Amino acid sequence: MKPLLSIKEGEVMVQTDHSTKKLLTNLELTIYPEDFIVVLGGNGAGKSTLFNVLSGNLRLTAGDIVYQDQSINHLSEEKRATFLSRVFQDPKMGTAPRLTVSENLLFSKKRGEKRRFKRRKIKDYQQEFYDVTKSLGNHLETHLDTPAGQLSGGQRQSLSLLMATIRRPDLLLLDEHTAALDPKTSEQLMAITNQKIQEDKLTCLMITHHMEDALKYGNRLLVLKEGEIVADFSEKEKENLEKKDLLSFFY
Ligand SMILES: Nc1ncnc2c1ncn2[C@@H]1O[C@H](COP(=O)(O)OP(=O)(O)OP(=O)(O)O)[C@@H](O)[C@H]1O
Repeated sequence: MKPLLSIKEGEVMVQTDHSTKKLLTNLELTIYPEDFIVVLGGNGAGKSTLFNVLSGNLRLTAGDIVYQDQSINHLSEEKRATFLSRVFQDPKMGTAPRLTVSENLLFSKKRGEKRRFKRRKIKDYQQEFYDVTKSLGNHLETHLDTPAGQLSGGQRQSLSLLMATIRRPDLLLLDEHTAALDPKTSEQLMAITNQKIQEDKLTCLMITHHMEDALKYGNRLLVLKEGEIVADFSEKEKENLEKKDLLSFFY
């Protein structure tokens, strides 16, 4: 199968006050269409840095990043946002608090639309927004006119997920998107997320500290340690993994 995106001999060095620091090193990663890759690693292992490199927030200082056969290392974050979207840990990051659920969805729907086309209004999307929120199963469809700032954390994160996927991205990055939620809500959002990924056949990388989720979800599992990918388990290898195998990477 043809890769969607790959990082070759990637390295990220930053200049600190007195020295240079390697944040990522020997980075070799090939992502195939419809991969759902769980990313594990201790605090400071480089997981968010990897997402920053993919999203264009941070440039590789050596190596290359190739998307659909073209180098994109020089491509701005804004340009990459046309094919890539990211959901953060903080429910406040992905949504505008004063805009209603429908207005937030409309904003994401129209992002990247060509201005020469007649712009459609919320009422044109009413049924679509109702259907897409109802499909989540957490009653978000009853809050279409509610400002996002008034939603519960779980509903707000599910809205962030919808906003990130409403214009189907080629690559979805989930940066500990359930971490700020209580265990039950986190479990519900994880199930919703998995459903969305399977139904829409999305390609996704997901950072988590939940070992159970890392074992349960995804077809690949990456482990980062001190800025390096130290394991890349395939679906078959993942089936035989247990929690204790994963914990051993943290000690
Ligand atoms: N722009 C930067 N300049 C200097 N150091 C940085 C920069 N970005 C990240 N770091 C450092 O790089 C290391 C990796 O950080 P990163 O946020 O990627 O870790 P992480 O695996 O996501 O950790 P966590 O699980 O705690 O979120 C940390 O030591 C961090 O302080």
